[in-house]
Amino acid sequence: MQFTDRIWPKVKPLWESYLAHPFVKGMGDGSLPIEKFKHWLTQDYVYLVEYARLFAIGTEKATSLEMMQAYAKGLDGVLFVEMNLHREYCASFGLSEADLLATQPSAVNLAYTSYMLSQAQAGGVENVSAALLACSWSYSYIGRALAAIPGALEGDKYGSWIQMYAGDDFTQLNDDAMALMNRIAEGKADYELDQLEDIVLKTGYFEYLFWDMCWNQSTWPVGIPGLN
Ligand SMILES: Cc1ncc(CO)c(N)n1
Repeated sequence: MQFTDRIWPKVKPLWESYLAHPFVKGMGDGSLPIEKFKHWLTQDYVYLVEYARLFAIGTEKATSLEMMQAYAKGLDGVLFVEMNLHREYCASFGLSEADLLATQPSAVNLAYTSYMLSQAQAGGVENVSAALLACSWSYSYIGRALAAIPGALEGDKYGSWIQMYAGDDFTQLNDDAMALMNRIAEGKADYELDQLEDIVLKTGYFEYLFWDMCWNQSTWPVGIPGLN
């Protein structure tokens, strides 16, 4: 059985929980307040800088040229396809790239990227691919689910977001990430697969926390006036 089929019964309810989250629902019906979306946009930009590093780590740890090419392609996709969407949205809000890069990562954002990077550094390519899988898989799932809502793709606020994550380029990026994970996991013992599943599920839980953090527009909710 392929790794992604083995874990599917565990990730499906998790992916579905994002679709039920008010942030994601609000993008689907266009009702999401723009201030909350801006919080996602700025937090996600600095998230993607760290996420891109995973592909760079994978490129370095690759055990074949083909694998090296697959990670390098993913790195290019994040830096130049996905981040272009953010840059375009920002321009439409009058925000510059410098504004985006000046964003301080929230507690959840920093915890999430730190966890992914430490798992990727601590193991071989199997850890790298497990750590990056939930991101592309869940966004692809969300993009395609929202695209099926009548009128959502044409929405003037979030239509281009949905077009990007439901589109061919991102679908390919995710298909490649899933195929690579499956190839790497082939022939591994159950206890190793369980460890990899744990990484995918934990990053999946962080995905939920990330949507929640954006919905609440929270940064560091530690009770000090001026921080939230
Ligand atoms: C938090 C987060 N997860 C996944 C993706 C998709 O790459 C993204 N842009 N942001």
